[in-house]
Amino acid sequence: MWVGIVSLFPEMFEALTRQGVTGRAVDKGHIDLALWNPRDYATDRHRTVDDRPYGGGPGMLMKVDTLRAAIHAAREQAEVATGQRPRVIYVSPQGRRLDQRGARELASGPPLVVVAGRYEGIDERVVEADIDEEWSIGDYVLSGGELPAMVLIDAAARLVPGVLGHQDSALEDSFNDGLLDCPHYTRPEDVDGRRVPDVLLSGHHGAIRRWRLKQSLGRTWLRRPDLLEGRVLNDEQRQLLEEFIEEYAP
Ligand SMILES: CN(C)c1cccc(CNc2ccc(C(N)=O)cn2)c1
Repeated sequence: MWVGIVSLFPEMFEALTRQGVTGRAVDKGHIDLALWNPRDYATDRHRTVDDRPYGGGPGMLMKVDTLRAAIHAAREQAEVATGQRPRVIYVSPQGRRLDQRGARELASGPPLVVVAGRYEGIDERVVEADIDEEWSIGDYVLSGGELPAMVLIDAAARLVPGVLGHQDSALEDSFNDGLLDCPHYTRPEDVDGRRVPDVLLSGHHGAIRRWRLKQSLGRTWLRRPDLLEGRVLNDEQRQLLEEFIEEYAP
């Protein structure tokens, strides 16, 4: 997956390029991350990258010419590197809400250029002329688009084949089949008197699979019933959920 990033704080993205799953994926070439800084396109002595809003009001906007130069450079490189026209994404509170389905769409599509806004955002004409899609990671305002950009890139990158150790873990991830995750346990068997559920020590893989599915269904029913709306459960799932409800609320 090829991702270009337009940001005034490129060093923040070392959290992706030098750490963990995404860091390894970059090293192995499963993901290409390239950074473009609008400040590199400033021609004035002070290397200005912000500008005052027409109509007054608090705060600044990103300066149009330096931002556009960086977006165009990133888009150009995406086409050179992949032969495909990239999807230019702007992360903002006004965007489409990111969820696992959206992450799958981003992971399986064309190369991405992600624009991280600072200040109060960007000129609407840049959105119209250069941005293909606006995305949001949630209904809250952050001091910049870098963290949302990293969230979006991480969510998509881990779905790229080969990025996760055992591919099935991405497929089994909660939200992958639209359910919340089941509880997990590791050594020791006893933590302050709290024990590991016997079924997980039994070695009966069928029983373990059913227990995990039951827990996922039950947790989803308890914590996020909205995720079950409009979802058709198969016979096994319906029976397991009924058992869970019976045990939970007899
Ligand atoms: C209107 N405004 C303040 C603004 C406009 C654009 C970008 C930014 C940068 N901050 C961001 C970005 C995204 C998100 C998100 N929820 O995805 C939260 N904060 C702020």
